[in-house]
Amino acid sequence: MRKYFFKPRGLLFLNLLFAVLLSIVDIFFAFILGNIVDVSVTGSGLGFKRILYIGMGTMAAEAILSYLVRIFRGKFIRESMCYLKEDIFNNIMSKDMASFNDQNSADYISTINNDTNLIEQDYFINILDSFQFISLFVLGTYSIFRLNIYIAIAAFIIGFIPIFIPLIFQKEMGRRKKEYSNSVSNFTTKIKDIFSGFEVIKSFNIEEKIREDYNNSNNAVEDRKYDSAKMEAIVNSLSQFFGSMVFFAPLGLGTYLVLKGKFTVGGMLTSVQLMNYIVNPILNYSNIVNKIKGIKPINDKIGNIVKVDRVCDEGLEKSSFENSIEFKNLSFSYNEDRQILKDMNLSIDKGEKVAIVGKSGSGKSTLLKLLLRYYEGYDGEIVIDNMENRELKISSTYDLISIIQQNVFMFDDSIKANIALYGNYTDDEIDRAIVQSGLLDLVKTLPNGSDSSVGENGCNLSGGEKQRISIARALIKNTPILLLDEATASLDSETSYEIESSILDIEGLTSIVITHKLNEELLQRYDKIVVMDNGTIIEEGSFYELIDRKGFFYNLYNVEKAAYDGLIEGMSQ
Ligand SMILES: Nc1ncnc2c1ncn2[C@@H]1O[C@H](COP(=O)(O)OP(=O)(O)OP(=O)(O)O)[C@@H](O)[C@H]1O
Repeated sequence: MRKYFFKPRGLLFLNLLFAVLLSIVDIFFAFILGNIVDVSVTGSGLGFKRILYIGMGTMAAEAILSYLVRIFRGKFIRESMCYLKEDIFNNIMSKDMASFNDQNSADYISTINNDTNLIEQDYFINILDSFQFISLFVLGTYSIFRLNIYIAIAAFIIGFIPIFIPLIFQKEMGRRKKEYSNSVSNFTTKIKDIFSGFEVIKSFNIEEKIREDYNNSNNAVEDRKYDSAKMEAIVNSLSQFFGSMVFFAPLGLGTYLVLKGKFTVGGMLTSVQLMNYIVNPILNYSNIVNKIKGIKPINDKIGNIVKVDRVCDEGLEKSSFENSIEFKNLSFSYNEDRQILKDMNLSIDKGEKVAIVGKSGSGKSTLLKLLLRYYEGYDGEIVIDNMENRELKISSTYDLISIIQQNVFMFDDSIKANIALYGNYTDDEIDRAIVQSGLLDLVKTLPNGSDSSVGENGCNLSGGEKQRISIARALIKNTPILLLDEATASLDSETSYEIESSILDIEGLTSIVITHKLNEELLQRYDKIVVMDNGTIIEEGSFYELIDRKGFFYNLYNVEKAAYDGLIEGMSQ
């Protein structure tokens, strides 16, 4: 956290400066009070009028400096928190797909919202507070020693007991803080899941169970918060007790000295005031140190979340695709339990149209994910024009390859913005993508055309319309390699046929298409059909070659065709 604390150096210096100035004025004011009392009791000290003016001037200076301390503290917090949150966000965004998926996205949200809040309160604000406490403590100590050495010694002997209190409770406090933070993360995950799955919850009538789950998580958060508060209560009460003792003992001694005629009443009032400045920092020391030390587990948690194994955009530059993509002896597993791809070999030449078919779970999407470098821990090689894909800059890979997926994420913005995805495209380019993706009919019916809003995650659009936006998004990027993962699954057969067909028409484009819809006319147009089963390629060839072979594809195709014919027959009866 130090890095973020010391970043706004100028503001940090001003905070320190005004804290010291305010402390000087506070100490000075303690002496003014003593002088006023001495004027009234003994007639000694400065003249009454003069002391009143000085007192009022000091109070004005105190008010102005307090204002400045608060203003510069606010400014400092603003700067350092922005920097911290920006850094956390940038680190999360630099993660590759695999390490991003290691954590639930709600953990990231909770870190940015809740953990940074704890850091602000318990770390930044506490350290800033301690500037004032430390300067008051140092100046107060110096002054009280000058004023009366016996009172000073008495205050100090008892005064240091509270310092050991936080050391005793520090570990337990940190543990409770971490438990609280974890419970907040779990709670955020729960809420996020509940609201994302609102439709499922309603339609499956599981509100009661969800309410119970919510209440359990909610209670867990409040319980953990209460646990921390209980601990804080113990530490604070003990500190309070010893703090009062620090105050009480020198006060008794001062009274004794006044009675003996060795000290003035005004001097005693000043020393009482000065003791405040010594006792308060000592009292707050436990609190401040506890909170600062207690932040360590949160700090570690943030460190883990923002840990970036590798800076993604390092590597070789590649701006064009010239020859081929080769998967050589490719093996991959998401976890140790099960191998998903097994020693796969496949070569795709530039401009080739390749269809990948196979049973559900055979590893088709995984193959595309590896090509897109969502996961890089595979064995074997994926070579693009003699360069291993993993060695390229990630931005180079995405300049060459785009994907149209089954699940489409929509930003709450216009259709146009969702197609362009903040890229600089001309209206003509956007219009062309709208036509190619079959969105024109929809856009024509909307009052604001392509400027119409899609709503939160595309709630104003149908599944098919969202998928068409995803298709337009990929087409506008105009990359030399296009991947389709069941991209037309939620479109009707006619639109799906038209879109797949128009993609096959794009000359020079290398397309790799995962499809379940085994349409004979379309399949004939692919240069190669790759048949996958159980993580490996079991057949490969043109449509007619595979049909003639009467193997796995032949059966798959006929089963699909029979099911389709049966459906049509059923519909016509
Ligand atoms: N993130 C993941 N973690 C663990 N296992 C996964 C993960 N993603 C996929 N799998 C598993 O890997 C296997 C292959 O999945 P994949 O999505 O590649 O299959 P697929 O052939 O594309 O299936 P479908 O046609 O149903 O989309 C499946 O058994 C799946 O359960």
